[in-house]
Amino acid sequence: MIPVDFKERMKLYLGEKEYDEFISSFDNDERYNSLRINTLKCDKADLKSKLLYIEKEVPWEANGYYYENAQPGKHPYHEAGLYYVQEPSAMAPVHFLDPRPGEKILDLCAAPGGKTTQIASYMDGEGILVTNEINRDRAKILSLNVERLGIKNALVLNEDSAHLSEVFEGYFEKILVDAPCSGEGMFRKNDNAGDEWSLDNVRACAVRQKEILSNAAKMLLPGGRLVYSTCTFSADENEETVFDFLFNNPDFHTIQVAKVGGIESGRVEFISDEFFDKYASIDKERAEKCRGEVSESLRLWPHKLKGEGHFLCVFERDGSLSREKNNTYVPGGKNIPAKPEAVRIFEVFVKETLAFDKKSFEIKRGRIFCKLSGKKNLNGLIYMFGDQLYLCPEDMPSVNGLKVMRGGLHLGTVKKDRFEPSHALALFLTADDVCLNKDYASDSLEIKSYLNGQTMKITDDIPDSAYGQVKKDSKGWALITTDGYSIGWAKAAGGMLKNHYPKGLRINY
Ligand SMILES: C[S@@+](CC[C@H](N)C(=O)[O-])C[C@H]1O[C@@H](n2cnc3c(N)ncnc32)[C@H](O)[C@@H]1O
Repeated sequence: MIPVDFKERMKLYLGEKEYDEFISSFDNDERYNSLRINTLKCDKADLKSKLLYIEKEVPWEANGYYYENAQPGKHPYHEAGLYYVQEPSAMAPVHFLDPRPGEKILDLCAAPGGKTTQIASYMDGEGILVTNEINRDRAKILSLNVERLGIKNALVLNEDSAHLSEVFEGYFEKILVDAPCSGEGMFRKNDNAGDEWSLDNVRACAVRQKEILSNAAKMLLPGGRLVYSTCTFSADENEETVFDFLFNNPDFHTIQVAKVGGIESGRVEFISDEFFDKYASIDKERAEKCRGEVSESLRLWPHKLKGEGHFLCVFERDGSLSREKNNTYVPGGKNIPAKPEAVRIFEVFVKETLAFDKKSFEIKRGRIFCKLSGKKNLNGLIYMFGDQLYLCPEDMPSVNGLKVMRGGLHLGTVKKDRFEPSHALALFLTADDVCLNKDYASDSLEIKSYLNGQTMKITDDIPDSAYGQVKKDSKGWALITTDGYSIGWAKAAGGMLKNHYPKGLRINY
């Protein structure tokens, strides 16, 4: 049910004519499904040729595609992390954040991880992505999505923004605040989304958004970019929040960006007189200036483009980015390398299991330099958390004192004198990066059995492919792939593949 108060407010905002267009978009049956191809795990053209159901590109996301009559979430490619099913307008904020390899980026309100995984694909494994979620259960989902999509350079945290702003003051070049909001943009997609809506909640969200934004501002470097977004329509949480932020942070300004695919300007006229007068009574000139800048914010309307609706604003902090300073400063210090015994056990695993450039390989004082035979590398610092080994960029902030869900690429577990690789490592690697590999076609019964946790027999009648290398007498860790894309581990011995697909992820097809 769409709340009556919501409808009345929207009529006041939009006027009769546009309101009719807006509200009719709630009645029509057209719902927009889209997915985003994960370029960390596959070649876009190659995967596109296999996803016969995908249609037009999402105008503001080069890797986003609309689809109909398909259930991509229920296909082995989903478990292999080849794409993320994401609502089309939700892909817009990252387009305007413009993430690049090598940057230090914060995604402050990140679960379940649509935008984090989008940012990561543009960073291409280079730089540091701190991704945070305040709610622990949701942070776990975020962490699983980071794992599924084969991301190696993310520090996944479960913190509140106030604590983060103390630790990471002036550290990031880019920050995304995809704020918790009243979710009016979900009303079309989900019939029950309106049940918890109230005007009081809209106002409470606006208060929380201002607090989160103010904490985010402290963490941005001068010259850095901050994108604020919501999936709601109320001006309280959008234009007025942007206005308040500009008024209270005079060292920030909005920037003009190209409006693609039917994206429109924010609606300055939605700012109520009562709201404006409160600020004008403090400083009229500044209030006028802020109101002018709000027009640079952006709206995605469900009656104007193919998406459920979003709001966003791109801010910059005055000044210019000083990369040198940023490169040397590591909040909380650096992580401590793992003990030599643990590193040695991992080294044995690498040499037995992975395919890499032996000439340039080096592992010394907890640092590894390992150019894999595919396009990726395992370069960085190896550190230990309990009995778990992780690989992180050399300058990833220390995990000490933070509630960490995942600190870089989880390599696996050190068990006495042997190493057990993690699921995250399997999803990061490609078939080219390992000595032993078994491929199952994505439409085969075998891949279903594997994802269901069953032990696999190595027989000649298992459909083989160019990637299949496991033989009856093979021994050791084998990367399981589906149509050539990594999906998990198995251990070969005695003509069998012992299943190491994680118990919690197993699927009963
Ligand atoms: C709109 S959702 C984020 C969606 C996510 N960016 C994505 O693309 O998948 C907002 C998230 O902010 C979280 N949140 C709520 N209060 C927060 C706070 N004070 N600090 C950080 N995150 C918060 C919510 O739990 C929720 O998961």
